[in-house]
Amino acid sequence: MWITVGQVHRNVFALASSRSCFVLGDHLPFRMLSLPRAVRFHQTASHGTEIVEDKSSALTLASLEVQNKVENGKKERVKRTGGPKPSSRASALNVKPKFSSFNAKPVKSALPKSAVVRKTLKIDESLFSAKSFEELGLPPLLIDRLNKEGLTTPTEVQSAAIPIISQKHDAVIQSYTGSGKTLAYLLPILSEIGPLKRPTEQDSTNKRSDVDAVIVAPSRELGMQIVREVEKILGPNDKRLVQQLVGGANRSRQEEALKKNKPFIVVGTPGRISEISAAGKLHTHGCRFLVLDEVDQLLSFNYREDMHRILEHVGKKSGTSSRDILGPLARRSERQTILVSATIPFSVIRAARSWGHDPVLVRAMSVVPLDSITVPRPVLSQSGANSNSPSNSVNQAAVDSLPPSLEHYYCTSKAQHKVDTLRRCIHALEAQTVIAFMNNTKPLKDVVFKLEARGMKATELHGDLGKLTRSTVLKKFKDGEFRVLVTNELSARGLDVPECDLVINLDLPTDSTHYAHRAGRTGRLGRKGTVVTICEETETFVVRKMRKQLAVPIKPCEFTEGKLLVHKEEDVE
Ligand SMILES: Nc1ncnc2c1ncn2[C@@H]1O[C@H](COP(=O)(O)OP(=O)(O)OP(=O)(O)O)[C@@H](O)[C@H]1O
Repeated sequence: MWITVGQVHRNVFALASSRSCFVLGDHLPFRMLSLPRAVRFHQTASHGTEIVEDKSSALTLASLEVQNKVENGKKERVKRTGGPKPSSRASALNVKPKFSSFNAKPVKSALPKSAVVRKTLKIDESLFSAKSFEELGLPPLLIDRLNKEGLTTPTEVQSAAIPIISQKHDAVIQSYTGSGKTLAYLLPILSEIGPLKRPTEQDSTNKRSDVDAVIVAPSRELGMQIVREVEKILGPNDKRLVQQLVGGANRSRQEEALKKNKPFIVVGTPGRISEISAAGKLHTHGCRFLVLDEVDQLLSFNYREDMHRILEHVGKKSGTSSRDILGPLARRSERQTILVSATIPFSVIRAARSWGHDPVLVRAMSVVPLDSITVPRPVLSQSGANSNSPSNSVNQAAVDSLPPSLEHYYCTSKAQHKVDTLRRCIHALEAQTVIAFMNNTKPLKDVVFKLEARGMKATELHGDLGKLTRSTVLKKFKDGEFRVLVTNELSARGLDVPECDLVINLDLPTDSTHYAHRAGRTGRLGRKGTVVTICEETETFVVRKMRKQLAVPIKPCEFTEGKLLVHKEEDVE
């Protein structure tokens, strides 16, 4: 199969608009290394390059994907990465995005036009047509465990990522929310380390004192969710071999568990991992895998110091120091670095290139060497932004993160009536598992109180609650004890509640990236999902702006007499 990847160049990635990312693209401890890189794909892979004129005004990350189309001013979103293949539940749902009445214009780049590189990659067809995990070459013990958990068919992003990671490439994995990115990196890692791995000759001689894999996540909830995913695969007898190192939990107990259980894999938040590592209780120098899940958030300013330590120490071979001429390179070559998010901004591409060897961008149905992507340097004006800078360009990263199976609406309401509107919306849509987002912590309680007063089971979740309370709340919500989870940005990323059928924005998200991550809590793995933004009349222009940036139809609506009434589309500039 030949995949032509056109227009890969300068505007492959519109920078996620968040304050976070470009700050670190060229900072942190990592500088661009000019390494000779021979990019290898499958055994059969090869690629050629030709310079072509840029004739398109809408060059986007989406243009990397063979299936995406931009036609006649309408962006038709086709079914992308998706859940498991035809046999599976996801495709059984037969979700078809309905865009016909929507008048969105194609996403335009704010960047100057220039020549682009057209790359043609020849990729082993089997990469994308795996119908089972066996075909991806996973070891038998691991496949047994997957079967026991009812996991038989890889999602598309898993089919693409597993062989690439198994070939020891550093990788950036980008695919929309709920498409199975966690197993896309866990499975190739568990094929190489731990009790389910492929047997090797060194097995009997290896005395392990360091952990083999470190997985970093920005929130305790996400960290714990990944731990549960690893535990599920390892099975009851071996689940002690994964250790959570999340903040808010008892640190000495975590340190004791490290000593006693000698886990081969740790999952945690940046602060706690670097704290325990600095105390000499976590040995990661011999570590083979470093995963940064929700990497664009982890590279934000907030985590700078902790991430610096983690990136410096994980996989640092003993005997090398940062003063060695090849120090940084030697260290990097010891570990495989895997960066994961639904939203991959320029800064992540820059970072991945500077840390990785042969790094590639893996998306469902496409694998692209990072070397082939030209990323503009961050430009900062006095005001912190420049109209030509990537930070000001349309947020294509957010566009690519939205599952195609979502329906988007907005309705207006006075601030004091929002909770009533929320209730009417839930009834009209007959939603059973609802996540309602607000921007601050304080008003959450009030909303819960009002909902409960009207007989709707609701609970709040935010960072001021203790770790135990947070996990109890989440468990009860997942178990269906509460119909509505009222929460803030804490829950916007990574949280996997497959049953969630409705996401509500009670406050407007700060930008399209935040909209996309919130929205991604529903419509997981090909399921249907609805996103409703409840805003004040004066805020509707913000919704229209996001609609334009995201190129999705966010339709105006109202909820009356227990029904959803969709208004006629107004013209969208
Ligand atoms: N091959 C598979 N077959 C069936 N279910 C799967 C498969 N892979 C993943 N899942 C399930 O799909 C759900 C979504 O997976 P996951 O949380 O990894 O998505 P994600 O892409 O990381 O989402 P986000 O970007 O929101 O973090 C999870 O419940 C997971 O257990």
